[in-house]
Amino acid sequence: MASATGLPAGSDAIVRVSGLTKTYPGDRKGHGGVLAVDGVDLAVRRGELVVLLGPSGCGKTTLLRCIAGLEQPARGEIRINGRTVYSSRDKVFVAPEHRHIGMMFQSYALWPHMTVFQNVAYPLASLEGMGKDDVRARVADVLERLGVAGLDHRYPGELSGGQQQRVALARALVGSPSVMLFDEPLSNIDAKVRRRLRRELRELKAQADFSGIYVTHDQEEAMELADTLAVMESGRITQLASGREVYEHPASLYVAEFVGEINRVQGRVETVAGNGATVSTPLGSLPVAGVPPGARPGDAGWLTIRPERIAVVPAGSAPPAGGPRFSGIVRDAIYFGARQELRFEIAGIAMTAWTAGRGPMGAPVRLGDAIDVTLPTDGLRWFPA
Ligand SMILES: Nc1ncnc2c1ncn2[C@@H]1O[C@H](COP(=O)(O)OP(=O)(O)OP(=O)(O)O)[C@@H](O)[C@H]1O
Repeated sequence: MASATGLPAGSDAIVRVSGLTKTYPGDRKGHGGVLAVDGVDLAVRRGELVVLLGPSGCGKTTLLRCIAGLEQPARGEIRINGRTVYSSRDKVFVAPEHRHIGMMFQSYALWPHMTVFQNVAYPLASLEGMGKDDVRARVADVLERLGVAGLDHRYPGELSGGQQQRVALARALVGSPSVMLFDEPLSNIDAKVRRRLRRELRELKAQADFSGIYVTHDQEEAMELADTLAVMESGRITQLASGREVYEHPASLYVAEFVGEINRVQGRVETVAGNGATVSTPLGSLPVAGVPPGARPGDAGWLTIRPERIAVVPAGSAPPAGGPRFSGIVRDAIYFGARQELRFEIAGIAMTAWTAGRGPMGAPVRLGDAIDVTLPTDGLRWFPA
């Protein structure tokens, strides 16, 4: 939740951010100032990649730039590898080049007038006591690891988009930084290359064992790379947990809607027992497996279910048990190969289900087909409005 770093104080964190706040000034009259990061606490363990995920404008880049030392926060503290690099209380601000971090930012493109070798060797210039042969060996090693060996003498303009990204990653990794910071590093390349680079990055992380923070608004990318997901909303971290936990137990309606897709129906809590409840909805009174702590009878909110949790069979077949059943009508069916998206109505309410491309609904579905729908109780959640 908002104030939890996920780690007890004093435990082994390579990055620890406490109470970090960053505001951007407004116009000359002081109007329109923006609270971009709002009292964030975050800890990154050694070997952990934390992915900051959230919609445009929620403060991901600003938080990352504060950790990098590219922005001056208003308040709080940042420690990297046990050293305080920013503290508002103690008036500490360590310059970016002395934070021992590797950065791969969209805005930090390769220098076009330098060769691949010169670009990648550049961060080593600030490391003391490195001879020319050492530099050459380090650069060759990292280029080899990233599959771009042999391109040393080319200029960035002579590389493909994917090769440029690999070289940028090589430049970020060459100094063996204790922490890597990534800001949407793969967003400018085509989807296929992006998927490949993502997989490579995951493998590289396992080998090189770096720790870091990765900013994206791409959910799939977040799920693939994150050891821990930090979902951001309006300058705050609203949930910090594994991708599975965030998907299966979202902390709020905002998180449920942002990570994955949901169907939602308005509903008012009738009774609460433990984590479960009954909720009155236009579909009738439904049993629900998950309600947030503190929910009370009479509370208004939303009943939600993920599309893949809805069980759909042709009308007249035996519908699966496990929850209330409804008769529905297919309004659209889109075949994606591995899965099929069915848009249907039950009791006049539009919903979407994902069924396997093959299976009970694998045969071609026609608009207007009658279906039987089960909403499994353990897939139903209620969130306050
Ligand atoms: N230099 C700036 N001056 C004023 N406001 C800024 C500046 N940079 C960012 N902001 C504002 O701060 C808020 C957070 O912006 P930030 O770029 O951190 O969001 P983000 O989550 O990274 O978004 P995106 O995914 O679009 O990059 C936004 O409201 C943005 O308009």
